[in-house]
Amino acid sequence: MNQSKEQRILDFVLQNAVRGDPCSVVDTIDKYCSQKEWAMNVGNEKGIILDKTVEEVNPSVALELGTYCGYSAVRIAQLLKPGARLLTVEFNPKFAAIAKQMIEFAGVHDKVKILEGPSEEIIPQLKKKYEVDTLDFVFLDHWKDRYTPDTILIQECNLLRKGSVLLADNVIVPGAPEFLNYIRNNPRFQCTNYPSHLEYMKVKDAMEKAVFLG
Ligand SMILES: Nc1ncc2ncn(CCCCCNC(=O)c3cc(-c4ccc(F)cc4)cc(O)c3O)c2n1
Ligand SMILES: [Mg+2]
Repeated sequence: MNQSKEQRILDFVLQNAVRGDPCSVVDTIDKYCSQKEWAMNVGNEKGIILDKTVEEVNPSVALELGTYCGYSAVRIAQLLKPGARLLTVEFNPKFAAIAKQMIEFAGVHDKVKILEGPSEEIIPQLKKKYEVDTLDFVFLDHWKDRYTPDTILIQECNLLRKGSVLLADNVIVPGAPEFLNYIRNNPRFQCTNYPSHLEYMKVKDAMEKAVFLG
């Protein structure tokens, strides 16, 4: 049966990256997706913005919505301090299986837990089932029309604390106009826009950071 693009990306990593070296996994995915097949990883330009935000926050508990092949999960996990953890949500079982292998190959599996299912189901389970008190960092990279309802749901589930940081990918392309409107007009968030480019393309994109003020 013919392979999926995501399986081809994983195979390229397994054959060309260094096992246990997260940087080599990230660089190898970027090499494949810039030279052979475009894929919706956050990429290196926006990835640097992600890295800087994670380093600034230095989260003990981080949540990612939209795992895909695990590219940003590997980027985030390699920056986490000992004992810190990343929970990453993916509802497509095929993508979750690819990401699991990608994360294990990179050697960051002891810091990452993949939660399979839709964000709207998983978020309300975080406190009781996944023993989360509050989230220090949230990376939104899933359905763009879920950014707003899930940000509201995260607040309703009392998962944010003063200083929690949300970082949203793709606020220009594909775009999340409703989210930008919601978050920038919400007095409980302090927002910053980071202009960048769509992964592996010259197209303009941006990330939006929102700090919860409590
Ligand atoms: N509710 C829920 N819960 C959990 C979930 N897990 C996965 N999903 C579904 C997420 C489906 C993928 C989301 N990501 C994107 O759509 C995306 C697209 C582009 C892009 C595409 C074509 C272009 F021409 C230009 C840009 C670029 C990006 O960087 C993107 O991140 C979930 N949903
Ligand atoms: Mg994205």
